[in-house]
Amino acid sequence: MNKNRIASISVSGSNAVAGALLDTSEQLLTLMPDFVCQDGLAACDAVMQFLLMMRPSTVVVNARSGEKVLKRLDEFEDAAVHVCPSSDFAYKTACNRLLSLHIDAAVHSSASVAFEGAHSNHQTRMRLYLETIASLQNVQMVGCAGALLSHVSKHVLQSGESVDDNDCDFNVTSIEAFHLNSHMILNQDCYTSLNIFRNEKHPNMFSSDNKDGLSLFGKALLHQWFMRPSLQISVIRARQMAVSELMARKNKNVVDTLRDAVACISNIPRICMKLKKKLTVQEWEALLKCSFYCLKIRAASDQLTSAAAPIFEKIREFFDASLLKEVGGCINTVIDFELSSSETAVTVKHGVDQELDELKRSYNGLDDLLSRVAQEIAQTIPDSVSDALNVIYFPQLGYLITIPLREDMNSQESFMIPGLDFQFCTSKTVFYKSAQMIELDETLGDLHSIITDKEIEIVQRLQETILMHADALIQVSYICAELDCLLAFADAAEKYNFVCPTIVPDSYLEIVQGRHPLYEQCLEHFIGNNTCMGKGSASSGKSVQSDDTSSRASTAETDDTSKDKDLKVMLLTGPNFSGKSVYLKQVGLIVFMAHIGSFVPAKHAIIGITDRILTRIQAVESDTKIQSAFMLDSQQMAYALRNSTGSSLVLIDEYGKGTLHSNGVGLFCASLVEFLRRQVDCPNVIATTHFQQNPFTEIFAHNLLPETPALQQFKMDVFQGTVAEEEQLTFLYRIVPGNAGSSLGLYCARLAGISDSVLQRAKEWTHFLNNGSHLNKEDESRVNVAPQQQQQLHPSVDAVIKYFDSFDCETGDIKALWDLVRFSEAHAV
Ligand SMILES: Nc1ncnc2c1ncn2[C@@H]1O[C@H](COP(=O)(O)OP(=O)(O)OP(=O)(O)O)[C@@H](O)[C@H]1O
Repeated sequence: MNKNRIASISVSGSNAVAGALLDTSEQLLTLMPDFVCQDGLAACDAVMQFLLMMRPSTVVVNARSGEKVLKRLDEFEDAAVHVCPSSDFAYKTACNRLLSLHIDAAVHSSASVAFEGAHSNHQTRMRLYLETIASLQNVQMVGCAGALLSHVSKHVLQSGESVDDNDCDFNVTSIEAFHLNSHMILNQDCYTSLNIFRNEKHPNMFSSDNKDGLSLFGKALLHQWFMRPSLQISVIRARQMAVSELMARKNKNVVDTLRDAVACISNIPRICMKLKKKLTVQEWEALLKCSFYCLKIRAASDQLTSAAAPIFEKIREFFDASLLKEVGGCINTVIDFELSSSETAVTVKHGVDQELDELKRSYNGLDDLLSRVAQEIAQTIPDSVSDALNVIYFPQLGYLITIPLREDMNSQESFMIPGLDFQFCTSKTVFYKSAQMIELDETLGDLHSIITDKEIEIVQRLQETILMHADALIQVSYICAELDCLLAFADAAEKYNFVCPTIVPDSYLEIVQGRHPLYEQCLEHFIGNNTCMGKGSASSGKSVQSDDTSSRASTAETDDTSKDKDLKVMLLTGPNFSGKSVYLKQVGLIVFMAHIGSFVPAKHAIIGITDRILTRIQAVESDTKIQSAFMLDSQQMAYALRNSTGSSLVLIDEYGKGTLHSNGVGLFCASLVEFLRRQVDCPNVIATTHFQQNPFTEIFAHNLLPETPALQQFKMDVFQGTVAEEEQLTFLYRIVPGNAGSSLGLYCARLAGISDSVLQRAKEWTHFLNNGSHLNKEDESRVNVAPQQQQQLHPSVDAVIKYFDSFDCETGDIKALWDLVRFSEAHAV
């Protein structure tokens, strides 16, 4: 979480949510207009989603937001939560606070310019400006903004704390609107289980450990894109166009130049915020580099004459060459970077100011001058004190004559030297003034301070000049950050052979030869798989074709099933280790990647706009969440059931295990039926399970799931054979219609290193449990147990009779007797 970000939220009634966020380092206020939760999205889920996307370090919440929300926030570990009285959110005061902000853009906005001439005061201009961003009729939103501004000024500024690392004053220079329903909703569990973020700051989708290649600022924007996948086709399309153009072979040289240039651009908005104060040498250097490299970007983009992506249009429009040259020229003329780095302070170049040059010349010759003066004075005083005489300068005290303290200097008279006025003495030195010293004070004064003041004045003038262009520089650097992200997408697409997905408005998914972007990097051969589901699959008339020769046998079957209309729930079975989870995650990742504007790992993909990805994949372990794994699984499932819509994607990996088998089966099937029951509002669901493999609880045998084209069974294909009487399995990692007969758990356990003796015994018991009958001779002969244990396992007829004979009905262990009866029955003893 970013410590410079403070959010405020308010929930009214049961489902109206609004919020605001202040980023003090970017001086940006984000407003989330009043939002009525629909499609099962609970207010507290919307609040959590807003916080996940905004990543604040402090949250101010309206005390009237309802118990559920407050409780949820109470458990929120990532930010400090302040519950504030609803009076802090009062509309009128909040509105006044908002209208009192001084935003430059408000003064120059076309709305206020149009209003010019009439009675235009600051508040009127702000009102007009705000109306173009988010209507002030959003009562809750305005309340949130007011409470937020009041909190920041009260708690942060009054405590004397700096609100950010950069020592910037609390200020707002721009305002933007944020609409929750313009972005795909993914909760933290989903980000974790799909491995989108390994940790908070590490987008590891494109690289397992190499985080860089992106500028710092670009990285921040990429993080934002990852946190806010778009639901707007135009936004996604614009990014895709740019990626295509950046990948074009003919543009390679230009793209290399662009890549090198954006990597040299720092966080310019942060530096521009400091222009009213004082910049360090490094910050001046960053501004100079920005102007230089932006000129290079502009020149390189001009060579991409056919590039039509909006990013290149923006570069052509906003990278004003004359402005960039002026900025770079001013900085380069005034600041002496070489001297500045050795002096640790900003130093002005020679030739900028004549007076300063003169002062510096005098200052540089000062040592010589003072030693000459010292020699002259030495000739006018007794030899006994003239030897070690010196002249030095003390700030505030001016020029002074010094002589070392002698042992015989023990009375007032002993300090007296003709022609010199005693001033003070330290343990080693005695200080005097003389007429020459006073003359030096008057003619030279404090040269160093005069030079410093002069330099500060010149640099200040430079800052003011650059400040006039700050808005343009900030805009240019935002475009650079965007270009940086798009270059990263293009790099990944080229390196990993991703394709551009077609984005369509309906909830349709067609992925041909989809791959998992991370697994395919770790495995020598990754087998691609197809997905075809959702509304529109039948109408599009497209069948999923697989080019992979190894899966040709299954292609015909896959084609058949993909032609089935309106597949919404895909039930996937398969042995352990056959690739079910990888498939599930790969579909989730491909859909996610498509929504951030990235290309996707597949041969071809059509991705419908997906409003939410909801996962029940793995219990996300947390040291602080004291809940059972099954409880966490169920919470994820409940969230998916509650929040999914007809345009959502739900990924369920083995829900129901970890509790009583029959309960698990019941819960799993009932959840799928609940999705199906919604008909047109049924989300696209992919669910993996082992359940139907047990004949006692077989889902389909008991008609637990309805027969409908909306639900179909698929399995992970496995080649089963025997080599030298040993069962041999080959995982083919491809999806085919049907359902897997067995989990082949024992085989997988053997692969995992479980010993033969344990496996043999497990096999016997599995057989016993599945059939409810005695073991056959062949199985028995394979049981590799010690004779003594075998005796316990298979008691002889004699032993059974003896036990019954000697059983004492009053004191005997009835349960042990009952077990023996059942066991004898099963083994026909
Ligand atoms: N498409 C694929 N191509 C190649 N190898 C794959 C593919 N999918 C999975 N694998 C390999 O199989 C391993 C197991 O995959 P996965 O975890 O998805 O199996 P699973 O069926 O979910 O197992 P379980 O049921 O035991 O959880 C992966 O770690 C990977 O090495």
